Amino acid sequence: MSSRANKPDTQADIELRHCIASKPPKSFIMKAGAGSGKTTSLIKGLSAVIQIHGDNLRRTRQRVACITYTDIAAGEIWRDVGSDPLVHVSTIHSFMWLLAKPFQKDIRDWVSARITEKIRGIEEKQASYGPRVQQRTKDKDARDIVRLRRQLERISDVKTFRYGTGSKYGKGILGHDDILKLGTYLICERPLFQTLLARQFPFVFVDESQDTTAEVVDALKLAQRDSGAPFCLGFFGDPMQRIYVTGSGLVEPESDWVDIPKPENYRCSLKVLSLANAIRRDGDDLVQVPGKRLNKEGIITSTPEGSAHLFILPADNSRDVNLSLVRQWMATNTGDDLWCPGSDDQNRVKLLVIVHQMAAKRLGFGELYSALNSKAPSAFKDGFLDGTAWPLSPFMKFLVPIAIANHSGHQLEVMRLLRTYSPQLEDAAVAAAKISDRLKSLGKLVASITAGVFGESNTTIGDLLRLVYNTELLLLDPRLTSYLDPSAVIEVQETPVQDENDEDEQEEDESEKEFMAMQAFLSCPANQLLAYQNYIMERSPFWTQQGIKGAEFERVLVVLDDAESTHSQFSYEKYLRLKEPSDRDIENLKAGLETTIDRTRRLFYVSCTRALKDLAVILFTENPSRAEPVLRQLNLFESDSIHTLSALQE
Ligand SMILES: Nc1ncnc2c1ncn2[C@@H]1O[C@H](COP(=O)(O)OP(=O)(O)OP(=O)(O)O)[C@@H](O)[C@H]1O
Repeated sequence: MSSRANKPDTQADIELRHCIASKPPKSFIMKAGAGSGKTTSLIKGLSAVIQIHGDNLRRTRQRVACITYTDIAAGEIWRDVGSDPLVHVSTIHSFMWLLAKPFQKDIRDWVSARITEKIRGIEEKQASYGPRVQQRTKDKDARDIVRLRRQLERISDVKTFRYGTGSKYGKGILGHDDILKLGTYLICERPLFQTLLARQFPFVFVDESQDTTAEVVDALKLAQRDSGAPFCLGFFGDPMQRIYVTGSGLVEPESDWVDIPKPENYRCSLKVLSLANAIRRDGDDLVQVPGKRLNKEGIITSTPEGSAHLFILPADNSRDVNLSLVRQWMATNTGDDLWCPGSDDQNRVKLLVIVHQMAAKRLGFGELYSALNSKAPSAFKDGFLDGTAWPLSPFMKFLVPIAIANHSGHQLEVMRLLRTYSPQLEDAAVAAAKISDRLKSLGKLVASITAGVFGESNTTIGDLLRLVYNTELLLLDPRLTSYLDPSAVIEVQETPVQDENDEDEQEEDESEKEFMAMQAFLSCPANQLLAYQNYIMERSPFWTQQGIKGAEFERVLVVLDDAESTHSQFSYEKYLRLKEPSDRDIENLKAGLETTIDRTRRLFYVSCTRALKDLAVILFTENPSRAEPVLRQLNLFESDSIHTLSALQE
């Protein structure tokens, strides 16, 4: 078993084991801060289930389910429990599909109802078109209705429904969103389904519960209460680390559940932990204490002192120079030369930043940024920060990775991606064609994609998508295909690049915004995707959530820069009280809803708590001398750890 499972037991681990060993087992929540070892406890919990109930589970052909946020996390946890077949680790989508798959008749009924609901939605929209709705939006809606009606007619011909990357109802394929809707519907509306869930999986543990949707949390709670079979449900999460708007945040325990606290922090140095506690002070006031650390010989070692510095610097075109100066300063003052830039820079300092217009231009994806930010619907802006916006997702998961693999000659990885995502390599498709011809044509396709992504041809994003669509290399999201339909005339226009404050902006027709954004997106040079993906994987604070579990780094540099930012979700200046809250923030605050400030605090918390030892935060702001006293008053950073430009020039 892994090193995580072998960590010394904490009080929380002991309580968790009690819950699992109780007769019947007790459901629980474990709410704990960053670096508290939630994932470690989860793995220990899974091991405890195997140890205590393994024989019984094997006999009754039952398993324990562990739901994670990403496939990457699922893989890591699965390895951590020694790849034990009693444990089923997967994302919520795969889990829901595993349960729903045998209910083909219910799925068919649900899909028909879903298409009808979509048609009705568009019809209602058509009935209330205002004078500002443009003809092209009307045309697109009309086309969508025709397509949906056609799909509705074909439903009766579908033999079996399956789970794919994007929904294609007429072919019996359901995408991510539909799987979640279907799964929660079946749990809530079909009592038999609840019983089946509890009988197959008498233990279900949910990791990162703060980012699990409220609908899923409620459905699982309902099954736990009403299934009539013993069912132990456990949620592991931290509301302060919720970064997705759809996340449930804090999961409230039911009255007979156990609330397991876990106050330790095993990750951060003392100074970083003190900042983390200060950030939470005006959030939910959870306080962490340094956990007892043992060295290899099992002897208690002290938590490193570390450092947490704030640099308040001008938001001007000397940003890059000043960023280097901060790194030099950190190297000198922490005695750690790895703070200095070097050829292996990615391994030295973890730089976390929400990119803005100017930075995107410098990094080589300025047009892509404009397309999905300036005047774009807010779903695009938010999904741009972590690569999950629906226009981007085929590129993030398949097209860019396959181009990179092909470009670097990793043919095994090319094949793995094709097998995972392409309907062209599914059994039925392969049986219908001569395999050597199929592989040859796939090879050509992959070469064209690679040339496009690497800027070796004058390809646009639209060209790539149309290639994929016409050759059925990948199943695309229907929202995307409706822009690739040959009858959809996309005229290329200049996209306005000026910034705007979404919150204060007049309500504009969302479809029109989407249309404009898609138009600009499809005409972007395809090679900008490579630069963008690089940013997402290396510098985006969101990737720490999407990527490896418990991402942690020795040296972390967090850059706060609201300049030219087009998303209304986050504002460091508002969070740090350098800018007044908007009317919308005040309204939300009064209504007890979350504000930009709450969201920004959480993002700041997640970013800072990645640091194992030393942390530098740079705030680029218009007027550093006005900002300095405000920041000192906030008592987030220690007074002698707050610096201005003069410190760098000494
Ligand atoms: N009981 C323990 N004793 C010593 N070290 C531990 C213990 N539990 C966890 N750790 C270490 O603490 C660090 C954080 O653990 P883990 O990733 O499980 O925390 P987490 O709460 O899931 O983190 P986050 O929510 O911030 O991503 C890891 O380096 C892990 O090895």
